[in-house]
Amino acid sequence: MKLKVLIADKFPEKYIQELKDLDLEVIYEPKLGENDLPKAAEDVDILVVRSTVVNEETINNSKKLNLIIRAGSGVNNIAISAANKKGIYVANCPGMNAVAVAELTIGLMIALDRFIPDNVADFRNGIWNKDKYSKGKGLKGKTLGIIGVGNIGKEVAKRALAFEMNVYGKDISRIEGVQIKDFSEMDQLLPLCDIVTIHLPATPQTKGLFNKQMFSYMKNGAYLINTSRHDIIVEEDLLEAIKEKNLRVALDVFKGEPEGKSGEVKSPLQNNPNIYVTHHIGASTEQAQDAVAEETVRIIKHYVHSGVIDHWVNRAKVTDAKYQLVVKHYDKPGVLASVLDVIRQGNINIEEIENIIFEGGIAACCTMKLKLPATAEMLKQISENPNVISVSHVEI
Ligand SMILES: NC(=O)C1=CN([C@@H]2O[C@H](COP(=O)(O)OP(=O)(O)OC[C@H]3O[C@@H](n4cnc5c(N)ncnc54)[C@H](O)[C@@H]3O)[C@@H](O)[C@H]2O)C=CC1
Ligand SMILES: O=C(O)C(=O)COP(=O)(O)O
Repeated sequence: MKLKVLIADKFPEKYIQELKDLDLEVIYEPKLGENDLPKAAEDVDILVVRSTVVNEETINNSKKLNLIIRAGSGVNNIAISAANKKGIYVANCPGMNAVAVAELTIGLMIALDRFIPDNVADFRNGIWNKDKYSKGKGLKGKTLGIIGVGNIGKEVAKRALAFEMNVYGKDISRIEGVQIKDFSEMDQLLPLCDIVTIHLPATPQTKGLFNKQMFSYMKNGAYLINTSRHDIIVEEDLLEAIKEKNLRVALDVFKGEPEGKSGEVKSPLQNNPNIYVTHHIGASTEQAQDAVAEETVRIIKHYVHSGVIDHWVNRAKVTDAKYQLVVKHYDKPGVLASVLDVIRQGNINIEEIENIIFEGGIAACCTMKLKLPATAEMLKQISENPNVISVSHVEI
């Protein structure tokens, strides 16, 4: 039976055809929303989404779902904890839309500095106002703080350096691959910045990070750009900070973003002249959508042909494994079963296991990560198997 793939978001035609060519049953329903998915994904094997929400009900209701691919970067629209409980893989396409978001970020930076959207709006309303709009500060030599220097943050850094800006960054990991000054504390970094741009994932640690306190560190009149996720900013505190500090703000994401691709929108940010909002278009260039789709097809192809999940995001980062047992053995039926039987008798849980065959198919190596140590007696029993070549056991 063919594997069934549901694509529940906009996806370029060319790549849908590539999936069909893989002999998969492909259902393309780009208009499905969060509430349609529990039914629509009930008997699919692979679900592909962009920002469409895959909630707990969709996951719990699914009968065969094995892989969810976020055709994009942020996976916060997927109920990962529910997927973990059912052993459903979640993967994304890291870096594939980074340039597009970086380009929008630079665009927003210039838009803020030169009041481009207001220029256009006035012109459309028959108003000429060269005087009012001739107050750009210029970007050269200004200090930019990049919060979250991952795939997107790095692309922003490269472009800002080409603009001859001072570029500083803040990340939980060491910043590598771009030559920018790495700050560990926000209260040290934010007061220096003329412009702050946020490129963090939405996680419990980043939720509400930009609150009253963070805004208190920012310079009067600074620009703030957020193209990541709305939850990182406390919008009420932002509105206050705009009043108090005359911050100017550009957002590609905001609270209450409509689920559909078109329709009405209502937000308290709407009538604030210091705020520009774009329509969550960071990833929506032709180039980025093609790159993301190509990567999605590649992930599916690799999974179908080898069972390997690339960019698997819900693999346990740490397990309870404390010991490693490596058994080299002749690759014959029953050898591994006998080794596993010894471990079972010792009531030890194997957290991870991998068996790799040497060229020629005569010998193999099985690496097991164990929760508890194997006893000397167990190791002796395993070694005594004539088909076992060697045994090593270490604490990890
Ligand atoms: N507006 C749009 O259309 C798009 C928005 N995004 C958003 O941008 C976010 C970032 O995207 P990428 O750069 O592709 O992700 P990434 O995973 O490459 O980079 C995120 C960086 O944030 C850092 N980070 C995570 N938690 C942190 C914390 N608590 N404090 C400091 N640093 C932390 C990570 O170490 C990493 O370097 C995505 O998670 C997504 O929410 C992504 C693509 C398109
Ligand atoms: O990749 C991401 O994280 C994005 O936010 C892009 O969203 P989209 O695929 O355009 O709905």
